[in-house]
Amino acid sequence: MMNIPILLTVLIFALIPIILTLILTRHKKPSQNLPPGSLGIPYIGQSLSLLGAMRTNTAEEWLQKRIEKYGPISKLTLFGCPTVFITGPVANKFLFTNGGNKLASQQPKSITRLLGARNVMEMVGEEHKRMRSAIGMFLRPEVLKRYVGKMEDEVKRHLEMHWSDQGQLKVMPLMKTLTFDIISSLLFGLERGRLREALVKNFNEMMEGMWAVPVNLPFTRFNKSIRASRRIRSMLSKIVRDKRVALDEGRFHPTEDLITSLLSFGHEEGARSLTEEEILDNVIIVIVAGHDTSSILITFLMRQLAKDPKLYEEVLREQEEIAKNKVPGEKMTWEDLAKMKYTWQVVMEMLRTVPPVFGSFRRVLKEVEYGGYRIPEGWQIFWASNITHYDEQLFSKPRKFDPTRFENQSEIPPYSFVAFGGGARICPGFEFAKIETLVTIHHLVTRFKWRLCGKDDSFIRDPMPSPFEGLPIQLEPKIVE
Ligand code: HEM
Repeated sequence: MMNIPILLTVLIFALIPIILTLILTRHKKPSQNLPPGSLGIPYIGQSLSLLGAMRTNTAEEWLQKRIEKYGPISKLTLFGCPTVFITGPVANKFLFTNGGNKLASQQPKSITRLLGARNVMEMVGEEHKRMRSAIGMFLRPEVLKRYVGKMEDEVKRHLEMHWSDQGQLKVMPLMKTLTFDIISSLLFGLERGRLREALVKNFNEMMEGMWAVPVNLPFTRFNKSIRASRRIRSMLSKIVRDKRVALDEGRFHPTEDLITSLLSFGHEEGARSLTEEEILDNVIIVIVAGHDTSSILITFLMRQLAKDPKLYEEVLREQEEIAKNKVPGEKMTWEDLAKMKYTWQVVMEMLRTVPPVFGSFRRVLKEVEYGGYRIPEGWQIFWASNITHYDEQLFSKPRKFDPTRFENQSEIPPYSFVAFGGGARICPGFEFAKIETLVTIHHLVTRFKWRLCGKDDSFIRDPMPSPFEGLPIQLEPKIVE
């Protein structure tokens, strides 16, 4: 019989290769075929550094440095999750068309808590398709074209109330009010009054805590947001109930507004009707996704038009031509918008140079492969529109503001202009945003001139672009003959 020390020695020698193999494969497997780059400190990784760059408006440079160091695919850790950053048209195509059941939209859990778990961004596959067709019922051009005049009424009323008698004003907060009012009037049939004001107040309160540290204790910003979200839900729930009754009694048409459209969904499409939770969550996501983005776009257009008098003159010339052909009081139409070709090119160039949505995340539901690397299940993928928009292979002299590059849109390579995303999750509010932007610019340039009067005309990302002090301007109303 072997004595104990010899037995132990034999055992250790026998176990060494097994232990070594285990250690090596444990360390090797996760990094096998993973993209280059470092994950940094677990959970935190590079989040603070990227957020810092956003706040100093140097996020493009931050990402460019990564690309120079690691190439167009690299791994890092952002907001608690191992992440792969990918960029360029091929990457965009992969991300936008690979949705199916492999990639899902990725919202931080705290945001889902505020916006609801049944909103379209949380859905994948068939569920996502169903919800997109429900939302698209109202947001399609055939329906929206009937509402150009209604949007114009909101714009005119807003300018009358908040702009006409002002010398100096801050553009950004006013634009937020305007786009909120347009959305509530068009999508929810909510006219001016106490209910709309209460909703705006609660929405602002909810949005303030959306990017706050998600600690739900009394008096934290996040807790205030949660309470505001509950109040919004209870107000919207009453609106939905009233509209259901009006629909049943035949007082409303299914395409009266977004809510009646969502309530009617399923009857003719042969799909399952939407639950009340689904209606509420999607009404909320549409307001959140739709009002900040458009207000930022119009604010930055005003900034650009103030900085470039020639651009302003050209836009004005086109808009005056349209105004000239109208009798006083005649409303704008879909056909008028189709004539605003140059103005639309300016809008597209604005979206290319300062896209309101810097980028976003996808959650990997099933391991995927991209560019020869594997991206494991549970990781996230980060894409950034800015980097593609400033690629000189795609847009020559990318720093130059040049609307003529959108003269012939078919010349722009696919997946290069991605301000509205792409594929199955492409922004469903594109036409809506187009109408409200063109109508607003029409009334702004034909009624006013303005100049920037802030100390600093640059901006930060918060995470959306936000000009210093809300973009103060000196307004000069024109004499209307
Ligand atoms: C200038 C204005 C706008 C810009 C730049 C913009 C941009 C975007 C982008 C980039 C996405 C895709 C995000 C991703 O793939 O992760 C998106 C999605 C979305 N947008 Fe917009 N948007 C704008 C206006 C609107 C408006 C006016 C509405 C509603 C009326 C709206 C509703 C939505 C919704 C519901 C989604 C989620 C779609 C889905 O997940 O299937 N957006 N938007």
